[in-house]
Amino acid sequence: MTTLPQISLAKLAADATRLEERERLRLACEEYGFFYLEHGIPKEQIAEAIHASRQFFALPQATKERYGHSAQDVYPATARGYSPLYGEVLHPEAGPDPKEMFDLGIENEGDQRPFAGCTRLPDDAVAPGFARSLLALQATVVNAVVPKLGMALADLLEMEEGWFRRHFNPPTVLQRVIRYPSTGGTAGKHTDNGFFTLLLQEELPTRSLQVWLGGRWTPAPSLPDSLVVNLGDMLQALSDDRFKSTPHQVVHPGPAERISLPFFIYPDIDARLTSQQGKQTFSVLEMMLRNFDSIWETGNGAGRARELQ
Ligand SMILES: O=C(O)CCC(=O)C(=O)O
Ligand SMILES: [Fe+2]
Repeated sequence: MTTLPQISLAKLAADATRLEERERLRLACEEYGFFYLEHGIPKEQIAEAIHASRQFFALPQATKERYGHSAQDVYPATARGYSPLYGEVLHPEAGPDPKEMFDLGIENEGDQRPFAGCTRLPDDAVAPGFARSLLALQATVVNAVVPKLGMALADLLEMEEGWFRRHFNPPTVLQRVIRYPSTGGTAGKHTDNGFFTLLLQEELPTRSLQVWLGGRWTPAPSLPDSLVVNLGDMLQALSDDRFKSTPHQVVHPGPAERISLPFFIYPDIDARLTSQQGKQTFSVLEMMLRNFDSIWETGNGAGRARELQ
C-alpha cells in the first residue's frame, strides 16, 4: 500500500471531470510533491523498453563504454550516453551511487543548442530494439502525457494564457534508463532540478523508491498502469514555493536487478521564466548547467541535496 495521491490523466483532460481532478492535483502538488498518475501508455511499450534495456546492460563493459560520455557530441557530454556503476553523485555524503545508466534526449540532429542534438546510441546489431523502443516510449510520453499534465499545472499556477505552449515548444527532455544491480543499488537523497519527472518502474515486490514526507520515508512502489510523478525545483520556484519539490532516494536491496525509466522534463532550453508572483526569475539553461556541474564536476549532488541531511 502507499499513501501517495493517485491522479488520472484521462480525468484531467476530460471536460466532465477536469475541475474536480485539478483540485486533487493541486492538493497533491502542495502537500506531497509526489503522486501516481494513471497514464494509459500501452503495457507492451513499457515492457519492450525494459526488456531491451536489460539486454543492453548485460553487454560486455567495453561495449557499453563505447557509448560513454566521451563518445557524445552533445553539450554537456554528461547529459547523454552510458554511465558505469559509481558514475553519479546525487548526495555528497552518500558519494557515487552503485547504479548504471544510459541517457537520451529528443534526438533532433538539426538542434545544436545545449542539452539538444543526437545521442550516440547502439544500433540494432549491438543492442536489439534498444534505441527504437526507448525512443518510441519517449514519443508517447512527450506527446500524450507531458502536455496534458503541464497545461493542468500551468492552469493551477494561473500562468497567462498560452504559457505552457510558449515555454515547452519543445520541452527539454532528459530520458534516463537506470539499472540497480541485483547485489543492491542506491540513488542518494536529492531533489530533481527540473519542472517535473515522470518515472516508470519495473513491477517488483521491493519498495526501493522512497519519498521524504513529514519527517519519514514513504515508499513509492510500482502501481499497475501508473507512473510516479515528482515535482522539481524549477516548478517549486515558479509556484513561489507553494508546490513542493520533495526529496527522495532509492535503496534497492535486490535480489533481482531493478530497471527504472525516468523522464526529466524541463522547459525549452532558451526559456527565461518568472514565477507566478514575480518573486523569482531564472534561466533554464543556467539552472541546468549549475545542476550538472554540481553532480558531475564538484560532487555536491543533485537539486537541493546539499541542504538535506
Ligand atoms: O530510480 C528511481 O526510482 C528514481 C531515480 C531518481 O530519483 C533520479 O534519478 O532522479
Ligand atoms: Fe530523482
